[in-house]
Amino acid sequence: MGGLNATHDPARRSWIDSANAPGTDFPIQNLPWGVFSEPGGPKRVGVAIGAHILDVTAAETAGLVRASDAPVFGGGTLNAFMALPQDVWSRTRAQLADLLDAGRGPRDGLVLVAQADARMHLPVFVRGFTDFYASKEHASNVGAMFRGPENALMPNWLHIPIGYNGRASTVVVSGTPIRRPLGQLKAPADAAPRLGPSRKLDIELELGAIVGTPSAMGRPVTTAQAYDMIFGFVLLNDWSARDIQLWEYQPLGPFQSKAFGTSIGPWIVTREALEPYRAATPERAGPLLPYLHEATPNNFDILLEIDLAPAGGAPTTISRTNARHLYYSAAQQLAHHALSGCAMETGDLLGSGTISGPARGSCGSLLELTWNGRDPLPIDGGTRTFVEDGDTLTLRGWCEGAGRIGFGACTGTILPAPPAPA
Ligand SMILES: O=C(O)/C=C/C(=O)CC(=O)CC(=O)O
Ligand SMILES: [Ca+2]
Ligand SMILES: [Mg+2]
Repeated sequence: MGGLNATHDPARRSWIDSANAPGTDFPIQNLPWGVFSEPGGPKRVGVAIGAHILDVTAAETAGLVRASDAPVFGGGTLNAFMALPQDVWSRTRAQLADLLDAGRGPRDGLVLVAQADARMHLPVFVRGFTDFYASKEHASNVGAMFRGPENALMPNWLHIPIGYNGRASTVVVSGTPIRRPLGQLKAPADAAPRLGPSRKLDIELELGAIVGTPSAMGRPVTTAQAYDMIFGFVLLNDWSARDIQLWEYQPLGPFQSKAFGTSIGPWIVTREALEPYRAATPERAGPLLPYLHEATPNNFDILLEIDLAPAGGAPTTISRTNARHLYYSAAQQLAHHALSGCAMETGDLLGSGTISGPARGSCGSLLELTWNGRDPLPIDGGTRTFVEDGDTLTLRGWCEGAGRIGFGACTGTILPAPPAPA
């Protein structure tokens, strides 16, 4: 796979009018994958098209789409499909584009559901979750705040795509409320830690790469192979409790501060749909070891935004940034992940790391946007340093060029902390 084909043709239109509306996230060139249900009904696999979802599970049953000899869209997740070779992903995408092409029209067995009537579910069974730290601006900002300006960037950072193993168990789909975490809190001046709800609850704007093709234990992969293993990308919010993090993170890294919830968008935008928007990683500050070299631009030009809305209030856009700022591409992260012989599985989720650009308004966390609470942000009816109970955070992402390829929205509302265990 790779290169442009008929599914990318910017002039192509669909017989579904809302897919041709300017500004839609879901034109016929996108066709992102998700899992949805209607009230009382089972989970089905679908692709977004304009304001609708094409029911791919029904299309497979009706014989309109065929990915494999055996059905793969009946299990309520995309894992079985993602485990098929990448030329099958591509061929199936082409079949769907043909069904939705303006030259066609409704037919028996083709089921469309209005997105407004559907409930979205996790699109994949998340096998493992690894979170990286790939924005140089973010790593420098956090380093300056946590360890002082003289230690802004750790010496390994320019050589290794730094990451940690996160929790798959608490990866949830957009719209799922998140409970404020309890944790051990100890500010540097405090004599002893205490137990309490986090008071510095933060967000992290990231992209999640979803592994389709697995790699075997003991078998490293090249960056080119790693690129081909990626099925697609989702928006990802790595909710983070900064006060818990500051006390717990040395020497093994974040643990409870990032284990209580990670929100992902409902739509997996395929790597193939993003092909016209490939972008180079930023200029290297120093040489990388050869296993991290890339012969092709493996970043993507994706515009990203964060909105914050207080309970009952209007949203304010608090950040605008771009995924092309990432110093390490998802392919480099995946190649590094497999280097030791770590097996990568279908359904593994790799967070890019917080995406921050060079300007304050292009940072991907409140920690940076408010400089650890020093500079509150104006929002509807007040100001914010960190996230308050009842706040709703929404991430958005899209590519702009001859057309538009969007990710939809990734939202989450914060609920009050649970009572402390006695
Ligand atoms: O520098 C540190 O001590 C920790 C940084 C993080 O917050 C880890 C993380 O989630 C990485 C990221 O999203 O970029
Ligand atoms: Ca993170
Ligand atoms: Mg998290």
